[in-house]
Amino acid sequence: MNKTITVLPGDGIGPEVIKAAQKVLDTVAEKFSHQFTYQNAKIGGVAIDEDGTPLPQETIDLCKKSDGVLLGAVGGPKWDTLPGHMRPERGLLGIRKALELYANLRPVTAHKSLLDASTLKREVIEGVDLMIVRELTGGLYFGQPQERRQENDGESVVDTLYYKNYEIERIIRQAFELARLRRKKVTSVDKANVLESSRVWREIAIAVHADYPDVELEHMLVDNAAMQLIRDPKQFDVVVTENMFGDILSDEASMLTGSLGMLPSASINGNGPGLYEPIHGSAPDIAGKNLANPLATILSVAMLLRYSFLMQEEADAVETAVTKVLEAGYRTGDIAEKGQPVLSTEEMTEKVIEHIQLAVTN
Ligand SMILES: NC(=O)c1ccc[n+]([C@@H]2O[C@H](COP(=O)([O-])OP(=O)(O)OC[C@H]3O[C@@H](n4cnc5c(N)ncnc54)[C@H](O)[C@@H]3O)[C@@H](O)[C@H]2O)c1
Ligand SMILES: CC(C)[C@H](C(=O)O)[C@@H](O)C(=O)O
Ligand SMILES: [Mg+2]
Repeated sequence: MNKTITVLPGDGIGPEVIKAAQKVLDTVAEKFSHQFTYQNAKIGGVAIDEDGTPLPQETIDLCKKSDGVLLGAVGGPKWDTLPGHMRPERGLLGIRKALELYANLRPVTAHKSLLDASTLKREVIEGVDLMIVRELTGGLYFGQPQERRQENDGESVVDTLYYKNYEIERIIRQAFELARLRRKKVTSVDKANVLESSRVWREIAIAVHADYPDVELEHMLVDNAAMQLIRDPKQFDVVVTENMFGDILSDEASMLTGSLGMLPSASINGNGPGLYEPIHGSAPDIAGKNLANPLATILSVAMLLRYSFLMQEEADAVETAVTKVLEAGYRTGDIAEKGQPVLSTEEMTEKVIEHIQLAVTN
């Protein structure tokens, strides 16, 4: 099959993990006789530096004209003092909005061979397999007004948690659809004891549940959910939640897998190109050193193959290669235990590629 992929390396470790992901895609193309055409575009800090904006129109146009988008990460200290609308992160929010990617899927899988890489007890994380469904184009991130104000009695500031009811309904529906393919349980996470938006979220969850009687629905307050994720993560199957709650809970959940560098994501809406990216950021502390764990981005490639290209066998090959590499004891610094040799980003990528090649040849 011929597919066009828009590649947005971004900043910091973004270009390093994207290089790894593209090598994996090249291997998949070769082994399964596909043709992947890449079109590179700018986003984030690099786009600010070169074009004066975190999201050039050309980038949006290229993304819209492709079959899938692969993104590294944006941001870094160089741009931290810019005003909000000029920051690299605005480019990321902008492309999610421009492509209407309201459903952000963040699978959290505890690999058997990484159980001791986590600071949590083995018996707590063994078998963890949950899916965070984060609403991605609304809520606190996008509600207006969002501004600093000069008022009679002093300065003030406002962010707004705003949803149209249909935006809540479609993300909850997405969660139920996914749960049907999994263990048939949805945990809807909100702050209904305080927020009006959460009370409506809960009402809509209950109403949508009527269409999915085969799926269990439970409601959980977000502070409790944060605690339960660490206390007993195996109670969760699909977790659906507001944009910012999902952002925070997914970084927390990454610790069940051993590292932030292990969590991939897919941002989709059922139409048009999806966007695939690791959940981590540009990691300025390790950028440019060939130290970053590329597996979150490589696993995002597997999600691209599975969700946007419907290439199940190819996606399985990538995921299996990652599992085998971990089983064989290969580690980047973030997942290495004491005494284990540490591989560079490039060496880890080569190991994954070797395993894909072996599996497909055999
Ligand atoms: N999707 C994105 O583009 C995205 C996501 C989160 C943060 N950011 C941006 O990234 C910048 C840095 O943010 P931060 O430091 O809070 O978060 P971060 O995710 O960049 O890093 C947090 C910690 O995790 C480590 N880490 C992250 N990814 C890793 C990997 N693949 N391998 C090994 N270690 C890894 C980092 O070294 C750091 O210690 C900020 O500008 C932020 O806005 C971007
Ligand atoms: C960089 C930032 C805007 C982004 C978010 O909050 O969505 C990141 O933290 C993520 O999780 O993808
Ligand atoms: Mg985040």
